[in-house]
Amino acid sequence: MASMRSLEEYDISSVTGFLPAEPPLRRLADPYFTPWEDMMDDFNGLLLAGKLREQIHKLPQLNHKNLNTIEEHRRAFLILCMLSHSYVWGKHEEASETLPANLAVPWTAIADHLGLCPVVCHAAVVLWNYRLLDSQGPIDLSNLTTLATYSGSLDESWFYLITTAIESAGAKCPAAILSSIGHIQDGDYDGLKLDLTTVRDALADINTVLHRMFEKCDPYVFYWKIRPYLAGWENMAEAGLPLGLIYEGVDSLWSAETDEYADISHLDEGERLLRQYRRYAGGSAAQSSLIATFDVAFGVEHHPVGEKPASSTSSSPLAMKLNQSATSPVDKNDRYRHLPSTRPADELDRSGTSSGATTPLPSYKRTNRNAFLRAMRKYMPEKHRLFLEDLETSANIRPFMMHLEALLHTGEISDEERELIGLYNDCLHQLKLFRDKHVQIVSLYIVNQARKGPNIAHGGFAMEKKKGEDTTTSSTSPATTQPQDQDILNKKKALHNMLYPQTALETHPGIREGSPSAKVSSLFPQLGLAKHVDPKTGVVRGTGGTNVMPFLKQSRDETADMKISLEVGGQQSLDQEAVDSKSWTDMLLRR
Ligand code: HEM
Repeated sequence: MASMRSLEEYDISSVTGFLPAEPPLRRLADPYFTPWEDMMDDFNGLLLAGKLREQIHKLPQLNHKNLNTIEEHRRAFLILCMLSHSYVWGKHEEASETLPANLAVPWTAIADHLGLCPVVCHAAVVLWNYRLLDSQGPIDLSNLTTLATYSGSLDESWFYLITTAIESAGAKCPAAILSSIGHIQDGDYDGLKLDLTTVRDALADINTVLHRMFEKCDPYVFYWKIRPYLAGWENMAEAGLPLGLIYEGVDSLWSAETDEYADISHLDEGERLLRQYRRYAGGSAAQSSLIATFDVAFGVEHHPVGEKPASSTSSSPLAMKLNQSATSPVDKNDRYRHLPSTRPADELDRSGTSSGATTPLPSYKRTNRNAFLRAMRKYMPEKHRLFLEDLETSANIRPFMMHLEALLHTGEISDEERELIGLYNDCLHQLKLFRDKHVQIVSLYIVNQARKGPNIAHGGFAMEKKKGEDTTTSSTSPATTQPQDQDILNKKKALHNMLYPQTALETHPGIREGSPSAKVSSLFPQLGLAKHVDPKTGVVRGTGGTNVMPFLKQSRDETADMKISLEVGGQQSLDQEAVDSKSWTDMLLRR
């Protein structure tokens, strides 16, 4: 069994967990970075006044090499997440398909340094975006405020701070989990009981914090005013980013195979343009290393959506076999089942018409077969990702519990061992309660809001501005609608799409006339950009979010399924393999 390194080596604190040991920097002190900090001082105002893009064009291209410490890199990353996403999505402006070099170049370099992707992520807005009102006080909701928000609203601050407080409530868990690995190896049941109790109680605290989301984060404000800025540029055709975002000035000819940058002199203009596009998912707490740590530690297995283990109620995972026949056809717009390549140019590589890189997915050793959850690890800081990978190899809680389960069935289990199974089940139960509440939150904050639609009346001024304008080259409309109704419908849709491009109700290929993607589309028809998109699937993809529920419910059920029944005979037939295995290390090796 591989051994884990110390928590410090994974950039995890035994006191603050995945949160930094000291609160994040409030400003970059070096005057060289004054242009960025000055812009942050006026950030919400500039966005509101419609002047942010204009001011960003005037920014000098700062050299990331002038950043020294990790804290400075994190602050700079947060600043560039704020500026870049606001630049791309604007405030009641058409989305920009291009990120200028003065943001794209330093952002990409700093992301590389932190082992992240240049896109907003949980680490930026939750782990590195808080301040303590009383510097000597606790990291909890009574003492927290944010450093930056897109909307300037208290609702957005609360949304981030709930998640920061959750990270804080779970701060002791990484240490307790590492300690439990040692206690299992040493056969120290008292130590193990303490560790599991710490984790169970922390999970209960996490759930208490999660319940408070409703207090100060309004679902309407969240869905229509906050979430749009957290959107990335993957599956965003409807928002006008069919190929993703152009990172100007960033050489994207890196090859995963050779780990080198290729010579681009032989490429024509179109291919060079295509190579600058990148697609990244947006910010999501699915990128929380803390929640992923619980899954890995307790051996919760996540499967592709719709693919259920043969016996989903069995407490014996050894009995679980994948039921491939349960899989329905993959909807190409469903982010939970279909992940597009990060670099659209890779799609040409696969079709054999071009040479170059393919986008590597991090490799995972054991539990996580769900592509979306795996992909989320690309958006975690590198050292936290490494922690999860090492834990996947070292975690022995689940195999040990399966060993106890085998003893239970042969009648050789002690009371103390029963108690350990009970504590393990309690931890899983709390994690399942977390996912129960989370499903409710998503239903209220996303699914309901998407169904109801925006309160367009408040956007009336924008209707004036865009009257008669068609912002796209094509659109789909139900054939049965009368011409005058269709006109009203089209106006409402155009307005909606313009105000909230990331939540566009209308499905279309998103290629604007004269845009870079129009050029690429004509040069590379094999990319299939101009194809008609099924309106039914378009509405519910990504940000629209009805397809999110099966994914989240499955994730919750997969958590509950891991509980071990203490009732002998009260479960489905135990896998013979489990009974035969008296040694839990055997189970660990064969897991
Ligand atoms: C208003 C509050 C929230 C909303 C609307 C929300 C929404 C979502 C959505 C839509 C997903 C699916 C993945 C995606 O599309 O990004 C997701 C996944 C996830 N969210 Fe949240 N979320 C909220 C709060 C939180 C909080 C506070 C946490 C705590 C860390 C959290 C943890 C997770 C995790 C771990 C996943 C991955 C799925 C799983 O492990 O079961 N979410 N969330």
